[in-house]
Amino acid sequence: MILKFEKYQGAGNDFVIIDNREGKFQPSIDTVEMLCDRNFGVGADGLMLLEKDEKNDFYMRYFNADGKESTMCGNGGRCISVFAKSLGLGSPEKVVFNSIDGLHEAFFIEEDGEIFVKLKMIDVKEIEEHDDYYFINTGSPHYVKFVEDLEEMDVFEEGQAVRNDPKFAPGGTNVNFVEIFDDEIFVRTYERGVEDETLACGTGSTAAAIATALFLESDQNNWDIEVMGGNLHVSFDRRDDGTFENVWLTGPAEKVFEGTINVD
Ligand SMILES: N[C@@H](CCC[C@H](N)C(=O)O)C(=O)O
Repeated sequence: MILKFEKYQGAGNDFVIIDNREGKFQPSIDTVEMLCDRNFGVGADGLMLLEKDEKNDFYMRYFNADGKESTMCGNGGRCISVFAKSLGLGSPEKVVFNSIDGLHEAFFIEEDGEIFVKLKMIDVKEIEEHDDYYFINTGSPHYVKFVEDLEEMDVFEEGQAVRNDPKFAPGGTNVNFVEIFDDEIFVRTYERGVEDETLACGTGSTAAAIATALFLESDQNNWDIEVMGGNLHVSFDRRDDGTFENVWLTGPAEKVFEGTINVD
């Protein structure tokens, strides 16, 4: 089968996206793995299928580069929103889509010819505070640890050890290391399912911003975040019961190229 695809990136987190509104493409693990392979395929951190949703503009299905369908991807959600806009879905200002963790709204902001997407994330209610790390579900599970000298850290080595720690089995976890600089943070993420450090992680940066507010016992609810592939922004409101609502992830999202590829 000849498959049409588009390739997008959001702060360097990159994705293959396919319009699957007709539901004809039901990929095997091997096919997803091949499409995401940087040598034998298109190359990406993940694959997304834009599918039909009865009540909303579309449904987002997300697969990691290891071929397995997974939980929410924040940067993927921002990228697929721009792809949906290019298909004429939603309104010029926004799209509303459903995904594994529920409904999301995405607003488009144009600045100097660049598109930024402000994506509403789920309310964050699952927050564990441990002695030296936080474990937070922002649509995907995230371990967050505060460190110094993050630039010099071996994120692959240390992230892989935490990701495979039996205490996070069987699902495993994404692993974020965070360094605080005054009112902004620097985040590096080892992603489960990619099994490597990625240049950015949206759900991870969201977890990192929330963990930072908790760690510093700060009222700051707007965080600029530096990641390896650029910059993201996270804002939220804190409820009295310690959970978080109105959680928004903002950052760039752009189409890089399109093409066709032969798949089984
Ligand atoms: N890159 C993502 C997270 C993708 C999902 C993750 N690898 C998992 O399986 O939990 C993001 O931007 O949120």
